[in-house]
Amino acid sequence: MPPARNRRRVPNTRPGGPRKTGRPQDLVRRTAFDVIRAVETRDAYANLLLPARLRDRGLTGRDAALATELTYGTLRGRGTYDAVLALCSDRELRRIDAPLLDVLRLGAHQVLGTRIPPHAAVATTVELARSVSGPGQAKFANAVLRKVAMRDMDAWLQIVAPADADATTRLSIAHSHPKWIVSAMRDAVGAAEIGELLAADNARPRVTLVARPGRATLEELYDAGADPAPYSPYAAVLAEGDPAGIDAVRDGRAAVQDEASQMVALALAEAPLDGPDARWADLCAGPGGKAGLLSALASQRDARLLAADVQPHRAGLVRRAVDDRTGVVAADGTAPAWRPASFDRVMVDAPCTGLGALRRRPEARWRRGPESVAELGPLQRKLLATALESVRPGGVVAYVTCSPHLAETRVVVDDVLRKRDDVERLDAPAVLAAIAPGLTGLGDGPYAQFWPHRHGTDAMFLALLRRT
Ligand SMILES: C[S@@+](CC[C@H](N)C(=O)[O-])C[C@H]1O[C@@H](n2cnc3c(N)ncnc32)[C@H](O)[C@@H]1O
Repeated sequence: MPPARNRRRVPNTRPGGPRKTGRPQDLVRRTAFDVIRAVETRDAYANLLLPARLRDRGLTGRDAALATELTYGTLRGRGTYDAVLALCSDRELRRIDAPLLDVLRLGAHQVLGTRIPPHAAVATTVELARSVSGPGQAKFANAVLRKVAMRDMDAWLQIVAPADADATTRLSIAHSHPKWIVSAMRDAVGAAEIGELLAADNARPRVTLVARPGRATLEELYDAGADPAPYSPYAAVLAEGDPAGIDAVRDGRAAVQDEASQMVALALAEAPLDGPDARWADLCAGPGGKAGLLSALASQRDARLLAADVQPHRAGLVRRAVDDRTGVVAADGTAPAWRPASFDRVMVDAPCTGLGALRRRPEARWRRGPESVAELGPLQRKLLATALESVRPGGVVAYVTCSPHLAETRVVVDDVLRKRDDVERLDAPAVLAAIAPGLTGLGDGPYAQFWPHRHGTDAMFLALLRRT
């Protein structure tokens, strides 16, 4: 979002539209609150915990949709809502008990970011405050939320993110992103598009499926209700419904996979190569998105993939995504058990901040600070250096991150290549456009950068590097 834009765009049928309040509604709000608290107190992931809570509590259909909207919307919009709440509370936010502050955020989201009538949003939130913090705090919550409800989101934004504020602060509050992320994203995408990019982070991503070649067909996915996707020849978009209900997904022949994630794997497989093309490796394979696709492609070409991940349980997830011809090992990609120059194609999908996938993980933006970029840098460089050692002369390495942060993308590649004179940068946008004619907006090369607001994908980065 920004919540205000979302609010204008949402049709009347949206979950949370006018409806009676009552016990199921209380359970919906309580569930959203419990998940938000778990995210806060024990670093839970909302996208994993919420489905389990919905199941436990028997919430389905509209109630499940509303609980999801309230949970995700509150977590995403926290930056904007805190700025509004700070003006409506006579107590500093840091002096409000953490559970009560989460109740207020949930209330602010309902008032400003949904079509729930403000009086119902306030009344139900005050009830929740009473059960969480007692009657005295419920009175306080009532006073704060009544002030919140005096303006709509557009009017509040003119106050908390005024046009004459400095650009980083304004964007940070209006689009609910920490300032360090706003700055990093602007460095990567440019000032002209930063607002669109941040807004795209707040929109619900579409569910993209991959039909693993040779194992499932797009027709199967279309028959199950999916629609064609714009870029990957193996992708389909599921507008509604549960992917787990599709046979091919249940069998592991198809899977949920972002389209940019498919495209970077395809680019590694299609990058021009002289000589043998039989041995492929994925050094950071868990949980197996790209390895699943690479494994299927390798089998079609009579090549073999070795997929590694340092975490044994993630290597276990890879096993489920690949076919029997693929080797899977729990191993440190920086300390290879194979000889140098063993492979023809190598994927390094490096651990990164994940700033390219903020659409999918509503709480992620508040979890990490800028220090995480510096912390990951040495590992990213080491993994890329190992990949270049592992590929034979003439072979190709794909360096990929699900982050557009320059310090995780081109700076890493440029640093590593500065120390060697045997690596050529391939034109990644051209390789991608050869797979998906009409795919543009990836940058001028040699590196390629996908963007949520341009491509409807995660912000995935790709460098294609050939050993000479
Ligand atoms: C961005 S994720 C990879 C996603 C995966 N390629 C996919 O498409 O599903 C990065 C992975 O690198 C793994 N990793 C971190 N350090 C590693 C190392 N030293 N060697 C191998 N894998 C490592 C993490 O456990 C994590 O699973």
